[in-house]
Amino acid sequence: MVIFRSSLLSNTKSLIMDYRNMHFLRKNAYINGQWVNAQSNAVFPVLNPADDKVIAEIPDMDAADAKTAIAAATESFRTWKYTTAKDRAAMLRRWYDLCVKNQDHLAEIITAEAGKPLAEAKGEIVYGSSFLEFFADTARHINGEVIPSPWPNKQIMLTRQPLGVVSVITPWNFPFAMITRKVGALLAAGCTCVIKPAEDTPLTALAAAQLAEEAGFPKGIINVVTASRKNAPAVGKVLCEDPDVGCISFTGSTHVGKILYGMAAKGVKRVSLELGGNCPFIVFPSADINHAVEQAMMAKFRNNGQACVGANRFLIHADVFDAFVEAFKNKIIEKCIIGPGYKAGVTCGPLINIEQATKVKSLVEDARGRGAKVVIGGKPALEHGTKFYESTILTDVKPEMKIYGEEIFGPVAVCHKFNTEEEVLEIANSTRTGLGSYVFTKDLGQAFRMSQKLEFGMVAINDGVLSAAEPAFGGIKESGIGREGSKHGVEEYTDIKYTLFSALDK
Ligand SMILES: NC(=O)c1ccc[n+]([C@@H]2O[C@H](COP(=O)([O-])OP(=O)(O)OC[C@H]3O[C@@H](n4cnc5c(N)ncnc54)[C@H](O)[C@@H]3O)[C@@H](O)[C@H]2O)c1
Ligand SMILES: O=CCCC(=O)O
Repeated sequence: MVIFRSSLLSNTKSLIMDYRNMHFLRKNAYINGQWVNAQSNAVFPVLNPADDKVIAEIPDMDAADAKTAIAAATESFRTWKYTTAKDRAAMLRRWYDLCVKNQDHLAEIITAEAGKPLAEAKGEIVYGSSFLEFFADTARHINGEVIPSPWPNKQIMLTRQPLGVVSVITPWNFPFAMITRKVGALLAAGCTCVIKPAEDTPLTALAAAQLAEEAGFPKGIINVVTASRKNAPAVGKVLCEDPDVGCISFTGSTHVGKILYGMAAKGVKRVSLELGGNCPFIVFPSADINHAVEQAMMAKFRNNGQACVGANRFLIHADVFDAFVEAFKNKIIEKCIIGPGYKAGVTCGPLINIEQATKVKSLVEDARGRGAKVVIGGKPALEHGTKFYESTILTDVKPEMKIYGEEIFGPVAVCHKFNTEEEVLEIANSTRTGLGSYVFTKDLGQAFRMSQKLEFGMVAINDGVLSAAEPAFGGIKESGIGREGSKHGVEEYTDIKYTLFSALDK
């Protein structure tokens, strides 16, 4: 029997629970308000990355199912776009309330399929739900403009129109928040959607859809098409190329983002792309080193290093390098407890799948083989299972090592030394990605210069966490197009319509 220790949320008792009793464990896809199988009846397994046990088998949908879902979203858009902002806001608010109320159940599903520790999974529900709350408020402020006209007896009006059906394609690392950040915004704007969640974590998306149904969203407004990695390209092609789709909103790797962008271009469709990062974490000598280390733990080990805004390159001034690395190592010894996410006290779960575990292992092996020094960790934690990896610090990393330029997406902190502000800017900016960046300094002038000169969509000064519903989240260069969160996150799903009222004196 597949087991799941649900009670460890409270860390007090150890009830053992069958996956079949997990709340909101839906095993069907969700199209036009119906819980359905694939038209082909194909299924694929969803595994717990901690132990490879099958949590559920769910529909392995293909292009035909994707078309059906788009048709449902298109039909529902006809009426949804005319609902009042007040009504949309109320529904979003109800969805938010239900997610918060059921956060423990939703967190169990995240831990089961994504592997992250229960406390962190719960944190994701709080974070992800905050987008629903924020966009419930924002829905009522999607204002237009009346602009002074250059002509007598004419009036210029700009209004915001919803884009229509949005294809939402999301990753596994934040299986709830990456959906609510998009879907909250697009629903507020008056759009409808077809969600294709990551094949590793579809159960969270289905649970969220069930709560949306309970919140009162009419059929067809939110649809969830589940598919294995094998079927993802076929489903993705329909979601990007169907003429009824108005926008493709994707979060995931830069590699896949470019493929989808190419397909979207054929139909001149709007895109919102939140792609990979290679975030620098810069520490100047004036920084409070203990504070920088505390924040480094968040920036590196959140979701065990599997975050797009995870610190990927630690750039530490030579004057404080040894002190920083020593304190970082000690903090890792104190805080990084490896194990399955449901176990009390665990802070670092498994990596999501064997591909990710193999990638991290080979990046570290390559670096070690070429002379990098392991300060702590440096190998798989096989005593816990095949996808666990030790929390690691590497120094003496050189540009010829693969790990130097790649997004690691795992619990490996690579620490480099620098000497001047100019040098660190050069190193930090020498990448084709530009998502998040972190700077630690007490020199206000330096903080401003770094904010201005770092070629990244987001700069955190003296902090290791950037994410919230209120700011505009997103990257430049190959890290993406568009912003999520904030009022700009809603504007992504609207077009500006210009209406000219003429002959007003007639
Ligand atoms: N910028 C951000 O906000 C952000 C947030 C989270 C993750 N990410 C990035 O995501 C990556 C990790 O996530 P991942 O491994 O799930 O990414 P991925 O690109 O492999 O997969 C993302 C989604 O795309 C789907 N997909 C894959 N190939 C497809 C195709 N040909 N057509 C249509 N869909 C396809 C997958 O099934 C999944 O749903 C990292 O690079 C990370 O930085 C970025
Ligand atoms: O993985 C990247 C997104 C995580 C976040 O929203 O902070």
